[in-house]
Amino acid sequence: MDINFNKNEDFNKLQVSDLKRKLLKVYKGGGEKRIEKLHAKGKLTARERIEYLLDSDEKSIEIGAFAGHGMYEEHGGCPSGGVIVKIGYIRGRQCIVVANDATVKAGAWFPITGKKNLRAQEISIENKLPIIYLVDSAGVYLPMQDEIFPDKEHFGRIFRNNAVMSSMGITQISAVMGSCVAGGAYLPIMSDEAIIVDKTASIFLAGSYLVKAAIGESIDNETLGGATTHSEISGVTDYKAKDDKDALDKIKNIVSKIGESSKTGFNRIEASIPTEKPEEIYGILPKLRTDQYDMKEIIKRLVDNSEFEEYKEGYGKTIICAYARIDGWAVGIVANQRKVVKNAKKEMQFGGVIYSDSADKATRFIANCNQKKIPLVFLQDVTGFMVGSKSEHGGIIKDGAKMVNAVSNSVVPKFTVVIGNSYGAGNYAMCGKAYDPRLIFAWPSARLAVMGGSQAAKVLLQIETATLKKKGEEISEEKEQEILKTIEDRYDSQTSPYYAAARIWTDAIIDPLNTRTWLSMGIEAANNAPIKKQFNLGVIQT
Ligand SMILES: CC(C)=CC(=O)SCCNC(=O)CCNC(=O)[C@H](O)C(C)(C)COP(=O)(O)OP(=O)(O)OC[C@H]1O[C@@H](n2cnc3c(N)ncnc32)[C@H](O)[C@@H]1OP(=O)(O)O
Repeated sequence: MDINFNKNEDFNKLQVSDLKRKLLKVYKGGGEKRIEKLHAKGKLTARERIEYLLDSDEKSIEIGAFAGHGMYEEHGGCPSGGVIVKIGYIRGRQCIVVANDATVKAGAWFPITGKKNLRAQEISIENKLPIIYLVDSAGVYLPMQDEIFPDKEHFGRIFRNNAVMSSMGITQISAVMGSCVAGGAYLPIMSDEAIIVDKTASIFLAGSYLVKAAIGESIDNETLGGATTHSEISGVTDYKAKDDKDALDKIKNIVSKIGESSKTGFNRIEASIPTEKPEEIYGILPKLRTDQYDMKEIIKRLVDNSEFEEYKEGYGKTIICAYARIDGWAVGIVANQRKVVKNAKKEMQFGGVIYSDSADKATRFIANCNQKKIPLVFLQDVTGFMVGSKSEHGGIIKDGAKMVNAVSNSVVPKFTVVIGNSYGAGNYAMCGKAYDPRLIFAWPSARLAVMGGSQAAKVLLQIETATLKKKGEEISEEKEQEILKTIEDRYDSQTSPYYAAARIWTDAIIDPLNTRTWLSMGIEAANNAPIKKQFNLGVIQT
């Protein structure tokens, strides 16, 4: 056992407690007062609605709980991006649920709300998962309309997706569960079927104030677009529910009758738990991101029976490639080894760094997994590709490019777990967000940035010093320290996993002990969407 095991364990457990504390705060959404206001109207909160809808809230995973974390403070904040997204089961059917949080500015859409809704639709599209929208939204958050209204990744894209998803045969069901105005009004009606709750829900393109201002008509919101109006006069909605629970029961009934779709056919056998204790991950994972550890010890605590078959074990050792099972599913693991290793020439290779041989091995392994229809799991703790003349002359760029090519063109689903560092092009080659992982989630120990804080500070300082030199000026020692500190501090706050999760660069920050559940549910989702494309690497440098 590592001499630091106990210290690491204490530290990592504290990190997980801090995560849970932060989550409890996030779960309060816009705060107790607003929750009470909803309850007084006879409405449930977004989280209560989801809890009632899912067979078991415990068997669910939440996407983007930290979306908007620490952002828009000048507007009062936007916990969970004002919309709750969970993957779970309704009457045994895996679905994705999207529920506006009316306690956050009446469910109005901030820019991050748009990004999160698009991510939820992307997950639904990629996995052919039925999607349920519990709509309670005031439409665009008007003070920030320029950042959410017209662009391709903005609000309009949601309705375009509603239409495209429908044509793809993906089930979309909506319940109108509050005041749904303008942008909030299109989405439910572009779904296959829409339920509306009597008295507490309404839906219209423009509310009574705007109608009065625009055309001088005086009308109350209920007559303009309440449940009776839309169920009996306009025909806009399909079912009238007496309250929130009745609406959610109606969704359960609809979902229970959806027919089976064809499966991808990923290999699965009966699951076994790891024989090495998963809790020991806390003691194995070092406190400092610069410290070494053996990633194989982590893998043993994630896979069934703690068994894995290593591919090219003796070659390209800074990346571990292995076949294993997670909750019975066959997977191909690509993981950064975080301890120093030696190559065949007995040369030392740094842990967490991608060398030509490791990139070459990973490329071939990824191709194998594609050939055999085996989902890929990336375990990231990567500081980047090896630099320096030896590496450059050895062609690291072309070997790295080969790996990036294989990751990009993979047709099997990819899942990324950010365990530790996720720096530079290492983030890309190890299937960062830009490489379409079906799910990407981080442990509290994750750090994501183009490079580490102290490295970035040193590089920027050299650039600044060179610029001043060209002008015939010199930088004082004091100024130098000041610049270094400012840059390091900024980078340190930006590399935090919470900064990344706030911007949906990752889907979640999770307790490492939940990793198997996330991967298993992710593969189960992916098993719904048969692979239609051929694996083709295009032009690749050998
Ligand atoms: C995409 C397209 C094509 C267009 C659009 O979406 S344009 C957006 C149009 N939306 C509206 O005009 C809705 C305006 N809001 C309302 O009419 C009402 O807020 C309501 C009927 C939706 C809900 O009323 P409720 O009494 O339940 O809640 P409020 O107290 O009115 O609001 C709570 C809180 O949210 C702020 N709020 C509400 N809507 C918006 C919005 N669209 N943009 C920015 N802020 C909004 C409201 O000011 C209040 O804030 P405070 O708690 O800070 O006072």
